[in-house]
Amino acid sequence: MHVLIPAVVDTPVYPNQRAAFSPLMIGRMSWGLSYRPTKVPIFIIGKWGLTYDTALSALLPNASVFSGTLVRPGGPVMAMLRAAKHAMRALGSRAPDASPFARMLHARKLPFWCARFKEDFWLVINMQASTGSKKIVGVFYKANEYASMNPKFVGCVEGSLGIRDWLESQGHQYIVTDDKEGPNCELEKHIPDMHVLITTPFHPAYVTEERIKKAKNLQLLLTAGIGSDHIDLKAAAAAGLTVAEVTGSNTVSVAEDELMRILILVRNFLPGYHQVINGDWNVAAIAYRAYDLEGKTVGTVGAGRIGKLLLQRLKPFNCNLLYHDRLKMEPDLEKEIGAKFEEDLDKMLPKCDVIVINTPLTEKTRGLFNKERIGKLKKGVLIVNNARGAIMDTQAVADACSSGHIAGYSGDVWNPQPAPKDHPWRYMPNHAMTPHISGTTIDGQLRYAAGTKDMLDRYFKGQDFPAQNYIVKEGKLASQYQ
Ligand SMILES: NC(=O)C1=CN([C@@H]2O[C@H](COP(=O)(O)OP(=O)(O)OC[C@H]3O[C@@H](n4cnc5c(N)ncnc54)[C@H](O)[C@@H]3O)[C@@H](O)[C@H]2O)C=CC1
Repeated sequence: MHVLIPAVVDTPVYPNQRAAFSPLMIGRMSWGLSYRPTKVPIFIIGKWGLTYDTALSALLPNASVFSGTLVRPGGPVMAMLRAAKHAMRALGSRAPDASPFARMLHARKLPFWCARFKEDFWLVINMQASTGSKKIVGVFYKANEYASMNPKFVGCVEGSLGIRDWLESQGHQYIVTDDKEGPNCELEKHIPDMHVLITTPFHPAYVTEERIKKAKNLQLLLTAGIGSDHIDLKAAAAAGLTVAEVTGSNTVSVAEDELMRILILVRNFLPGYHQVINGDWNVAAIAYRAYDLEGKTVGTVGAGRIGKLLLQRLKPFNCNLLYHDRLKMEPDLEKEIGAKFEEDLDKMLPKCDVIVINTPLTEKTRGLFNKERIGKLKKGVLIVNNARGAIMDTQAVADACSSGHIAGYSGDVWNPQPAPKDHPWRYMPNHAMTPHISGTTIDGQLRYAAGTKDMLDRYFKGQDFPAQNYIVKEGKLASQYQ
């Protein structure tokens, strides 16, 4: 006697689904039979992931676990029954006549079914309305030997935002890679049939119009972090895609990092550090252009979430704080922060000893700091840019650093990313550049992983996302991208 327990796993919305399909539950059901089967083949439709399969095998030592994506998602009921029949035949058992069940299942009358069928066939199905199994692709940076060094390190390929088990337990397919460029890359293989693409600005999957055209099943583009300029937003809007990011997830991470970069530049810290590791000792070489931050004029271009927090963090340093934005802050907030609004960017910039960039990359901000604008800045200005590399004219920045017009440039954003070996910013003097790291602290990762999971959950349930997360919704771009 064989007992077959097929489980449909692409019905993600039922709250106690996890319990319903837990190994324990399945174990109880087979144990609860009037006879104790010597061999319990368990047939799982959909990919439940290795952990789950292993758990099942351990619980039912005599079981043969058939799993993997044996049926294409989308038609769970009939596909399951077909696959079940096939498995029964393969086991030498009589294939049950599934049609009465199929009719009942299609009628979708019961929220949950667990029934014995023709003595030797157990059917377990969650009858909640299903959104169907989705193919979700994640593009993240690879952590290699660092992956196992911190269990909270979820932002990498290996960590996969910590959502693999959750997604697979609901029958979704989750492909994760760092291989994102060129016609033969791993990402390209999945573009034609993926439903959701998750990527981070740290290792962005560039979503061009051409890729969007190829992505026939694509519905949702999620940025695990902030900044969705790696996506052709107009093409996404035209294709009816939703683009959303985890707004606010790494505001603190970036504002703190900017404060650090301001201090590193103002104090001329890096040459001193290099002296030490090179065995040198030359106080003068640092001191001739090291300053206090106190009393300096610091201006932020963009005072949204990050810009405002930076201004708040800067307040105790007793600087002269300026900000330029599309929008003026509420008077109370402005007063509390102690920053002055500058409507005209070109009037603010020449006043600044330190300029920090905090706008998104949009059509209006691309190349904003070109040769001409940089030429009008104070000689010896310091610039911090954690916003986006393409807001700067790359060569104009490199030239101004070489001439000393810009006395220091620091940031973590480049164009493109990863930055090629010959990117001029690697070689210009007076820079304090890093790879794109500021928003991907462990704390930031945990926040953007949780925010991504929340949006996926809402997507599966057909619910709206938090309004501030939308970059493209129903064919419309968020206002600052228009
Ligand atoms: N390096 C990193 O790890 C990270 C970088 N970022 C970058 O920082 C940017 C800002 O992030 P948030 O402050 O969270 O965004 P936000 O949306 O809260 O703030 C952006 C501000 O820029 C202003 N703005 C937009 N276009 C403008 C224009 N043309 N002229 C003047 N002001 C304009 C907006 O009015 C808004 O106040 C992101 O878009 C992203 O590019 C964000 C997070 C992490």
